[in-house]
Amino acid sequence: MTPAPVDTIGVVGAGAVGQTVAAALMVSGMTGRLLVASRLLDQAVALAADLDDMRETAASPVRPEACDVAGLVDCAAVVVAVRAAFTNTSTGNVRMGGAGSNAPVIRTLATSLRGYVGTVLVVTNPVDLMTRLFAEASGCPRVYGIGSNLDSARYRLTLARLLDVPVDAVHGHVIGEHGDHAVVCASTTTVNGQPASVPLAEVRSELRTRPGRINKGVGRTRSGPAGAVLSALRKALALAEGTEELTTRHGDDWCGIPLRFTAGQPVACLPDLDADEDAQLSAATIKLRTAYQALRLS
Ligand SMILES: NC(=O)c1ccc[n+]([C@@H]2O[C@H](COP(=O)([O-])OP(=O)(O)OC[C@H]3O[C@@H](n4cnc5c(N)ncnc54)[C@H](O)[C@@H]3O)[C@@H](O)[C@H]2O)c1
Repeated sequence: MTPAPVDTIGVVGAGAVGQTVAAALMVSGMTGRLLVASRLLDQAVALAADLDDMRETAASPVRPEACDVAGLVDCAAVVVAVRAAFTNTSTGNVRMGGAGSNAPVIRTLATSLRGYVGTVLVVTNPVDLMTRLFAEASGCPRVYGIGSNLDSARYRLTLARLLDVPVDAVHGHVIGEHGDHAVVCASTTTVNGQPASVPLAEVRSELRTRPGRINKGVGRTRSGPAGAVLSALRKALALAEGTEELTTRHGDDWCGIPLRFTAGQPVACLPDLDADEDAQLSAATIKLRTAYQALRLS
């Protein structure tokens, strides 16, 4: 049997997203070993047992194991998909509703993983804030947030449907906040290599309402985020080259920016923005900076 390209990948959080990421990794052929950790060791043990069943039923070569967070230090990458127990009553800025509850969990995890040199992909919302918090509290050098790449995938799907073209004909990015201040880079979007006429109101409406519809129908968004995690892992672990819109440091701020990965190394490649998009990106970064400063003082 050909060895997997990556020795070990870790997932923290055994909930909807963590389970889906783990199941996708089991069949991806990307890693030889999959470590799972969660709030309680029992949860991680249960998930590892379920994944072990999948190993047998799907003839997967991946070996799942439960561990505590300290056991993740030798992983090539760690996916952080934790969520504190809280009731989100926000109707606008929904993802921001988790900031106060999730921040202490992220701080604790980051402290436990200080000195870790692999790739960390943060999924926990509000992801732009939680990614920055994890990076600054841990000092880890390669911390990225998942969200703008999922928004960009949803944008391409939506535009393809609205313009009645194949999705792979559409190229365009969503950057800024993974949230209400997402910036649709319409001015540089192309269809079949030609500038596209983007019905922005419809696109924005779909990006705003789609996660809520998924949540309402199946409880939690999980498959889309899991796909976005796997796509980012492939680029960050040098298994594929290409661009992912990820939360990263951008000047003095952190927000979703396209990163071009070559041999696992990212280079920011912000598209040209028109005046409106530039103003929207500034508004997004100011919003995130203000919210982050408030979080740090809390
Ligand atoms: N960035 C994105 O694109 C995106 C998409 C979907 C969901 N999310 C976010 O991902 C997070 C996880 O979502 P979910 O639906 O899987 O939540 P969930 O409630 O189903 O699962 C959360 C898991 O985290 C675990 N956990 C809680 N505290 C922990 C701790 N201290 N240490 C380790 N594990 C801990 C829980 O036990 C649970 O297994 C949420 O913040 C959600 O908003 C982000």
